Amino acid sequence: MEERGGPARLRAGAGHPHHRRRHGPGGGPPLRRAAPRAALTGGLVVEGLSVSLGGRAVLSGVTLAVAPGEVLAIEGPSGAGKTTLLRAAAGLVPHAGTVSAGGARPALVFQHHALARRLSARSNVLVGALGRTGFLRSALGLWPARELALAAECLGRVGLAGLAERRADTLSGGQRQRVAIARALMQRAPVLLADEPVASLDPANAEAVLVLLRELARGGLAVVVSLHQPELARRHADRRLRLENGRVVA
Ligand SMILES: Nc1ncnc2c1ncn2[C@@H]1O[C@H](COP(=O)(O)OP(=O)(O)OP(=O)(O)O)[C@@H](O)[C@H]1O
Repeated sequence: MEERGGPARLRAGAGHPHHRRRHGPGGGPPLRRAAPRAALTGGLVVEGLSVSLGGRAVLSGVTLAVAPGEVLAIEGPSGAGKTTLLRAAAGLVPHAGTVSAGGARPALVFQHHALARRLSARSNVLVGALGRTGFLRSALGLWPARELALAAECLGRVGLAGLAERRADTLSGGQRQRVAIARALMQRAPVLLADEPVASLDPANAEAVLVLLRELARGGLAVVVSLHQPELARRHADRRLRLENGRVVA
């Protein structure tokens, strides 16, 4: 089951097996035109993604494509598989099926932002560069100047340029979520996945974070965001996809 999926495939940045496959979303039109476009310019193509956890099928044959510049909302009831879909697409969960993001690993913003509480906003953002700099250099604080500059730029893009030195545990919920988004941007991935990024925010902050995600998409990222609130999805997403029991139903 795992020969076409899983973290190893993504890490290796192997070719794009979806080129070999012919069916489109929901068995619809072929993906042959959409897939190479996404692969070349940084969009996301997921085909036939299936995940089993604890011996149970949690995702079954999920297929979707998101172009650069676009926001796709994933909706569905609790337990539908939204988190699992995003984690699998980010290469964090073993899966069958294919995930292509132009040879890169999509960046994931976790539901509860998963920041290091005692570290500054900037240090948290720099964690996004770990894949490039290695753990030892980062543990010693030996960040290359270009990474420090990029961290400042990412904090600026999420509107937190003035809070770089603030410890994460002194930031508001909305500010923490922005730091988490900046950390994802730091990965320089062409695809941004956000798992319920507004679940713990008040309406005004939720609105602001979704506006930010849309702006980032308009800047060239392909964005996938899972949302519980259909009305937020209607207003902030270009397209919506509904999951139920691990399957795409609409
Ligand atoms: N490690 C695990 N082992 C077994 N089952 C799991 C595991 N993680 C998740 N599941 C199950 O997989 C299903 C999908 O979970 P997932 O968290 O992806 O749903 P979700 O749509 O994100 O839900 P929510 O909206 O409540 O966050 C659920 O039935 C859940 O119980």
